[in-house]
Amino acid sequence: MLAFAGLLIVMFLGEFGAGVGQSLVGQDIVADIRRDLVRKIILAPIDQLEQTERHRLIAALTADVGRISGFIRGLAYLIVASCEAAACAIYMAYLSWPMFCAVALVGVANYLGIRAASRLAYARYMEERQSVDNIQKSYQALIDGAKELRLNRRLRYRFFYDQIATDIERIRAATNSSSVGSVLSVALDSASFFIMAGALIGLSAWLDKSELAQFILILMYLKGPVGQIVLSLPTFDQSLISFKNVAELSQRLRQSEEGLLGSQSDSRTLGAFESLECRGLRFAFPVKEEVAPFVLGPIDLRVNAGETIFIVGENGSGKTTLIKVLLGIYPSPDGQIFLNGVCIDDSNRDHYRQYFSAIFFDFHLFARLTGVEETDEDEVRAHLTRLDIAHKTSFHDGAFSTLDLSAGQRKRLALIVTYLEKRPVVVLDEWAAEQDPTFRRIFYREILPEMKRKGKTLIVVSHDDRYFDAADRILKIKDGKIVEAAAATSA
Ligand SMILES: Nc1ncnc2c1ncn2[C@@H]1O[C@H](COP(=O)(O)OP(=O)(O)OP(=O)(O)O)[C@@H](O)[C@H]1O
Repeated sequence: MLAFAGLLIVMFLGEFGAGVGQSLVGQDIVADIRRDLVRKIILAPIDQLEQTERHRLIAALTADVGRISGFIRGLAYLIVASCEAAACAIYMAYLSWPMFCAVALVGVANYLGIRAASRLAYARYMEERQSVDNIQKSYQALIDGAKELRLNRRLRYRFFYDQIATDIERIRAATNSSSVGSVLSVALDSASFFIMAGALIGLSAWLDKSELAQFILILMYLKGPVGQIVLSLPTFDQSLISFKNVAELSQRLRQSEEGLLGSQSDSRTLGAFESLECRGLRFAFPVKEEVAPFVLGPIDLRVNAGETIFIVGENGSGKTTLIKVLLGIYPSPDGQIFLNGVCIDDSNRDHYRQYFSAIFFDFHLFARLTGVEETDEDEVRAHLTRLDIAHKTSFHDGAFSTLDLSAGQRKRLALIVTYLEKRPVVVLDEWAAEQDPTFRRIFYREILPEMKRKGKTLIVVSHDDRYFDAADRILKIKDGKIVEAAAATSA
């Protein structure tokens, strides 16, 4: 009785310990996978990130990590079940070698049947996973395109019935057919136990009755752990696909810029900004579907501290690409960039970036000003008033009260962020495009000159030809090359 009670306690504690342990270790592993993937995305070169479809990244971060987490949650029980099954097998072999051989024969046949059924299911899991990528893309369109869908009846109808409903149907069909494979495995497994028990009972005339009774008892006990192993096969296969997917994505984003998460200091280690120069700068987008890629450059350019430079040119001429290359966002262009005469390479590129504040055309506004070292709330309020948005949003505890503003007002908020970043070079990509005529005039006639007076170097992408005289120099871009560099008065 004492031994039984002792074993009971060991069993209880063992199971409890395994559960708690697997939860702690498992969640550590999942957190590591999440952190690693996010880290890779932060460190990945922007051009590579732009080539990786957004919906694939989101699906990996959500669906794949979720599946891996589900598998890890069941891993301890799977290991316990495997140990139980192995122990039972050893005990059966010890009890009766001939009976063990008979059971093992059926077990091997059962295993081969289950393997074949799992293989069937595996192909369907792959299809299902691909459909998850597709539906993620449709979900994005569903949310981002809500206005267009409301407006256009045909678009709405087709989007729902032809696109989203098709994606949903694909997932349903793939899941259904994969579950046929896993249900077949479970059924084969159950049947095999009864075949084993039946075969042993059939042979009972030649077997020792007490050994046979014990054997069948163990066999019935074994059904539990083996059933658990078979039931976890689909989760195992699905998480294997997810693991491969995450690994493939990690491989794609492998050329990471190491050291980007090493420090939060934005101190400018190359001295006070004096000049920026590029020689023979050239950047080409990767070839896609046999369409010739856009090539920027070669660009030779010098920007001196305190200058206001306008970059102008037709749509698609390469203005945004030029500023992304100049700012070191596309990290490995051909040619050279110098800041204060120091050549920029992999070792100092992130120090170099700390000289710039930029508002891109497709900028993202973070609600909290965590990118700014110190914020003076009074200063922010003064800027809000100056840019005529103090009645729309306020600033408390390092965050704006709301970002639900018009496009032009959001750009004014982004401008405030660049004021607060206090960096020497400010780059504005079509900032005034959403501003009303009054504010556009204020921007070119008051804000830019004010920034210049404060010593900022300004690089401004603009289509507003009536204000080109606000620049010291105008660079005209055509087909990725500077075709004209004129003083503003002659533009
Ligand atoms: N991520 C990308 N991958 C491949 N090609 C790209 C990518 N981004 C831009 N391009 C191509 O580069 C060219 C220049 O684009 P860019 O955005 O620099 O033009 P732009 O002069 O800023 O145009 P706009 O005035 O319309 O803003 C375009 O022809 C575009 O097709």
